[in-house]
Amino acid sequence: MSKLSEADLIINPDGSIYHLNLQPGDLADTVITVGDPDRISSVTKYFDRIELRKGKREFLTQTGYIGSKRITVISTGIGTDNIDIVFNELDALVNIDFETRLVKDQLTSLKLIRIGTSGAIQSDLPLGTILASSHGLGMDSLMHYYNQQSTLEDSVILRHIKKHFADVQGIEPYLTSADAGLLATIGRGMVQGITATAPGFYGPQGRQVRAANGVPDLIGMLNSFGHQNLRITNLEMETAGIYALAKLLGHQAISINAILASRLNFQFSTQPDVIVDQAIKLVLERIVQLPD
Ligand SMILES: O=P(O)(O)O[C@H]1O[C@H](CO)[C@@H](O)[C@H]1O
Ligand SMILES: O=c1cc[nH]c(=O)[nH]1
Repeated sequence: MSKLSEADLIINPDGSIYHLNLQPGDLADTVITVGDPDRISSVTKYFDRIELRKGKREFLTQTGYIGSKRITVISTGIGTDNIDIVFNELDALVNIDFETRLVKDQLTSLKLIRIGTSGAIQSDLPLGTILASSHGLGMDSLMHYYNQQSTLEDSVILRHIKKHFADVQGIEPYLTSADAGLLATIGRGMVQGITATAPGFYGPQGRQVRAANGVPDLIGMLNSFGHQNLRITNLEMETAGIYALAKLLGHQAISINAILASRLNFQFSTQPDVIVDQAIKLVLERIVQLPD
């Protein structure tokens, strides 16, 4: 591949990548992503040592250690448009030589672990459930701008979903599975299901405040899908982009969802911090057990 131009790969004068403001050595191979910048310290308060704090805009980063395990925690902000920025820049930090602007011969595969919040769309998933996304179903358009190569298994599931969504105009979904190794380790014993990633919080998740919904019964359409033992369990705003870009770039990804909303019961948690803290502790316990 030829040298990446200064307009394609933007490196700041201090040698850091454009939005994340990180230099290549700043990143650990295990990266936790959180939507909310304030959630970073909720994770790193469990670290033994923090070696680095950097950031720009909503993209804040801390890298540190639990025992000898080096972990980076980074905030993505909300939405798959931000995931596009974060994941391309994380990949560039490990897989592009910033001096030569060439892709490295030896590629690094990062372990990327989202700890996020989400709303359940199945009645048997109460508030406080910690759910691992077996697949990310993109209701947004991010992956229509990339050449995604789906596995045969994912293509079959997607075909069934598209058939189920046939009556709805304007949604062209994409689907990617979680990294199997991380699903079996970080997601071990957790409720698992297909996570639908919406391009918004209100109308795109079937909420109605004042603006009228254009897709009638979006939740009903999602939660009535079934194929073999698979069902769509929850709604949030990043997982599908994370899974698809991670796979495209050769990284391993898992999304863990703290269920704060029960859409069928019209409930929202009164103690979101407690639920998120449970998810954080569980994920950290399992990260330290992962082989390097
Ligand atoms: O809590 P985070 O990780 O931001 O995740 C969820 O919460 C935000 C919406 O409130 C969206 O980003 C959604 O994906
Ligand atoms: O219902 C919810 C809760 C958290 N985050 C979302 O995107 N949706």
